[in-house]
Amino acid sequence: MKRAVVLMNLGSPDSTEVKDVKRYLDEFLMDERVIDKPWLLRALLVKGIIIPSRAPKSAEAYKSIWTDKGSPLIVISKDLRNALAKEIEEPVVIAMRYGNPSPKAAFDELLVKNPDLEEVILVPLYPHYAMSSYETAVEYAKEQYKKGGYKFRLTTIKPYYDHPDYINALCESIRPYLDQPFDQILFSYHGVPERHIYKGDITGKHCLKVENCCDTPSPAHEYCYRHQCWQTTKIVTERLQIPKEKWGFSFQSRLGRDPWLQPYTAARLEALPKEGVKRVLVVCPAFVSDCLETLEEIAEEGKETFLHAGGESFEMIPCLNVHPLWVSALAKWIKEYAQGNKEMVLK
Ligand SMILES: C=CC1=C(C)c2cc3[nH]c(cc4nc(cc5[nH]c(cc1n2)c(C)c5CCC(=O)O)C(CCC(=O)O)=C4C)c(C)c3C=C
Ligand SMILES: [Fe+2]
Ligand SMILES: [Fe+2]
Repeated sequence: MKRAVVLMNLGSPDSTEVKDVKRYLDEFLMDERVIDKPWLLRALLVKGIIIPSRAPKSAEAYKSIWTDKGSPLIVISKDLRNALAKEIEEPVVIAMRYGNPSPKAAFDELLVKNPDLEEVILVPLYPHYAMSSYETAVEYAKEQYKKGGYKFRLTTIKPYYDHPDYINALCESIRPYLDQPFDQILFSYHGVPERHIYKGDITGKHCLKVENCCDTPSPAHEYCYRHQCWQTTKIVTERLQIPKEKWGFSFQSRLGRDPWLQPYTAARLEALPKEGVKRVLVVCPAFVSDCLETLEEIAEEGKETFLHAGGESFEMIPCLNVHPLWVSALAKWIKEYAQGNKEMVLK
């Protein structure tokens, strides 16, 4: 069977110019799975309030991390494509949920060289399920697939937040940093509004309603971002034998005034030195590629917050990026699927 792989990430603006950042933020924040308000209210909020005030600040933030080759998230996604292409027989391309290249552009690029393509395996570069990340990426790819009337089959890799191969890569990417003296390793995940968690609860009565909801078995967990982040943290800390008092769990990147998942990373980085944590390591497992939210929000702003509050040393552990174990995990999933193992794909 003639197959190909699409690695799908979030996307970045085309440049750091305010007009490009505005266009990107407009596409991003007008997504009803990101800002889940009725269209008119969302448009008023996004176009009238958020974009005019945020775009110039975001453009400055992007400038501080931009590389000669472009946005780190795009550059790393391309590097990952190249590394994976060396490990598997199938052609590999990238696609982005917002900005370029779109899934349609990725499908068309594949068809130019592979007109007899029979199946595309979509790999969302998000380990955890969230309406505003994994779900919107997959639904958008499916929408473009249907609109395009493509003849090949589209198959999607499941969230892999607890998959042994992903966990192994994540653990080995963290392990070398644990050799140095540290007081705490903070697992900081991109936040989401609490409302998104309630919405995604298929039981309607579990998430954020039952005490210790994320440790209490429930069918809701298949779609619960908080549970999945918690599981990644628990499995990794157990495997790396990090004692309970030496790790923390928090959520970053809050936007707006609604309550988001807590504790907030910025608040923790501010409080930690007063709690005696002077040397901190931060790891951001919700992202597999370094991006604005890791390189600017954590490594620049977060570091400043922590040191200003009395912290002495701050180190951010890079995302998996093109870690050889991450590349080999992806390659293994594709090879196993081609051999008939359907475990890694959505039904
Ligand atoms: C309501 C707002 C947002 C939700 C919900 C949200 C969820 C979410 N986002 C990611 C991953 C990334 N987000 C990134 C940037 C970013 N995120 C938001 C808003 C929400 N995200 C904004 C407005 C931005 C743009 C930059 C800014 O102005 O702050 C990025 C980085 C992109 C880059 O180019 O580097 C990533 C990656 C996840 C995984 C997630 C839900 C779990
Ligand atoms: Fe985001
Ligand atoms: Fe939960």
